[in-house]
Amino acid sequence: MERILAFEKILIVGFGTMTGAMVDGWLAAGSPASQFEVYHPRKTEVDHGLKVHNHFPGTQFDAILLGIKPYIIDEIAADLEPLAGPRTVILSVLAGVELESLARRFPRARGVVRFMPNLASALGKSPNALISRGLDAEGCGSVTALAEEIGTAEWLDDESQFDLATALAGSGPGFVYRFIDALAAGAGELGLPADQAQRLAVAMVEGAAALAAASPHPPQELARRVASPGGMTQKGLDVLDADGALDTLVTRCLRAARDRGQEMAAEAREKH
Ligand SMILES: NC(=O)C1=CN([C@@H]2O[C@H](COP(=O)(O)OP(=O)(O)OC[C@H]3O[C@@H](n4cnc5c(N)ncnc54)[C@H](O)[C@@H]3O)[C@@H](O)[C@H]2O)C=CC1
Ligand SMILES: O=C(O)[C@@H]1CCC=N1
Repeated sequence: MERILAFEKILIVGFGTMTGAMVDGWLAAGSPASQFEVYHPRKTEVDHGLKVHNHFPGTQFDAILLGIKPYIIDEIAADLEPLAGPRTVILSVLAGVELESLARRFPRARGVVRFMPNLASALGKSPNALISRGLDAEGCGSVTALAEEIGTAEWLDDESQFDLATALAGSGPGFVYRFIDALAAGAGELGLPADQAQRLAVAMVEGAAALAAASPHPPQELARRVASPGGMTQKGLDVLDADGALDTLVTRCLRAARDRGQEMAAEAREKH
């Protein structure tokens, strides 16, 4: 059966680490490479042999996916605007660039969407935070379908929560990788060979996350099941829990990331 595409033609402006992972995921889910074209002022070739434009093309696209660094949005916005007419949805993965900032730069677009994925898009396992302005129900349905091809779609009700959702789900892999590193480094320091400690730590987190995702029990209950009374795990948990050490640290980490998003939002607001 022919595959129905959520958006038939998507122009990617800023084809880098993040949007590259999204395209890996979409292609793995069965989207044709011809669905995606890339604008870059200098590059002539990109991964998967996607068509590259060195100038903004004259044709209209169903969606434009913005994947540049947030601080260069105004290097491209004015020249890109003529492509963002009433049939084109703006999808932005830019951290800390609000709907208002997008709508002001692309006022004629069919709608603007903040689409916050993470690098697990490549494996179809990205939790995607979404929020839109001005987009009709059919358009929102298409965005949901696009998100679900690379993971899950989580529409937020209130944009004031978006930076926090970004800290949790977009930045989150970075925090988890630090935790894996800390586990491996700690085990290395206590006596395991470094490479073996890293292999064990990565495989353990992969299995533990898969189990948490598949289990009907919440993580707290799963932790309880691992910790035999009077056993080893409880001794370790006692260290993490003493004075709320882990909770305090993680809340501070999320707050710092969220607050940076708010600063970036103010920068994008002021520029335009
Ligand atoms: N890396 C991540 O895990 C995540 C990143 N994001 C967002 O993704 C965006 C991009 O981040 P990364 O992919 O990490 O950065 P990146 O540096 O890998 O990608 C940016 C791309 O933009 C291209 N570029 C630069 N100037 C350009 C121009 N004038 N026109 C077209 N393309 C241009 C660069 O060649 C590069 O390939 C950021 O806005 C970030 O907030 C969002 C969620 C997660
Ligand atoms: O670090 C950043 O600003 C982006 C947002 C989420 C992941 N990377």
